[in-house]
Amino acid sequence: MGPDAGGSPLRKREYDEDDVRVRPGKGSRPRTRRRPAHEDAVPAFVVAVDRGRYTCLVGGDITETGVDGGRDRKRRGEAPRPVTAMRARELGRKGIVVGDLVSLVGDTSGRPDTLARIVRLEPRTSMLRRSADDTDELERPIVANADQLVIVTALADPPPRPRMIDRLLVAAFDADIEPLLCLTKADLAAPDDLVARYEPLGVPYLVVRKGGDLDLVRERLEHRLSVLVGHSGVGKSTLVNGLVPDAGRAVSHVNAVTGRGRHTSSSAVALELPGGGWIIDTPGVRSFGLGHVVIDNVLAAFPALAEGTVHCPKGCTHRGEECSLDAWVAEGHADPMSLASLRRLLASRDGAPDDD
Ligand SMILES: Nc1nc2c(ncn2[C@@H]2O[C@H](COP(=O)(O)OP(=O)(O)OP(=O)(O)O)[C@@H](O)[C@H]2O)c(=O)[nH]1
Ligand SMILES: [Zn+2]
Repeated sequence: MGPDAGGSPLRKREYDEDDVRVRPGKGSRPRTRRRPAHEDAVPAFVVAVDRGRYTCLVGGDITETGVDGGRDRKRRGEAPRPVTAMRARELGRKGIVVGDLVSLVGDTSGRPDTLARIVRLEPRTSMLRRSADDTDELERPIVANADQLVIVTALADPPPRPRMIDRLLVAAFDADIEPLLCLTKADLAAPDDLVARYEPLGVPYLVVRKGGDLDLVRERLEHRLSVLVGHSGVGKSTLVNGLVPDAGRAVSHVNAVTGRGRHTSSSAVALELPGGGWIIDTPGVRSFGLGHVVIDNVLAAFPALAEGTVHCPKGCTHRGEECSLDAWVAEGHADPMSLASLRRLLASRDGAPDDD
């Protein structure tokens, strides 16, 4: 834990561990080619990634004023321009994902058939990751800099998959991203069971239906960078289209640049909300491996319980006999329901990653 963690049990982690370092020349050997300083590099926001091509938005926006920059820009009547870029060699093997803030050099005009170069990756505030499966510790970054994970679940048709929701919550807590349950198709079933399941965890939720009022959703999304996940058929496209009236156009624009159609797209796409803020629409998730998850990170999201783990044996899974959390709860320091819920979340890592 870093010295900046203060009194908060919520661990602030470093996400730029593999940041680009300009290596000094070996020994005293003079370097034959000096790398330009890239003082003229322009900041950009990565909105789509496809086969080595990055669609970046350039122009007085998110890169200057954060996720809420859109409003200022709109007030000034400026539109950001999409620029296609490739990564510069100096970035090394570092992955760049949707949501990343980068710096571009070269042709940043955004004119057809031009290609800029990404020379810098800004430090990230968060990274949503998954692994291929629960035994695989190799994590795949999905989206950078998100501060909210919107778990879109239909109340019926298709029926909710609580274990998948649990797993997504674990991923959110691990990444220090706030979860939001968005329960769709409220015209088909009541949300009571799901709400009862997630209330002890303090997970906020919203209930929506097609054609219904989306104001509460907008309120939760405004001025933030939210990732939307949900499996096929839950009504995520319906929701996105309701929130971003020209979503179809924005996505097809991105796909015109990357050369992919909407339904073949296997990558996430960032869309700006009319009221400020961004949503990142991800393709339907079928599985969400949690092999990379650090239990302590998940626990950190529950301060009352995290505090009680000081008496746990080293490497405690917090699920066995030796765990001190039972005593902690018995002493009244935390709510038994939240401990049971936390244990259920931790247990969701057992079994196949695509189970219900
Ligand atoms: N009854 C009901 N049907 C809905 C609601 N929202 C969406 N649907 C329907 O559910 C189906 C799936 O909706 P989509 O928005 O395409 O779902 P999706 O999650 O984007 O699914 P994919 O396109 O497969 O990724 C469509 O037939 C929608 O019309 C709702 O609130 N109530
Ligand atoms: Zn324990």
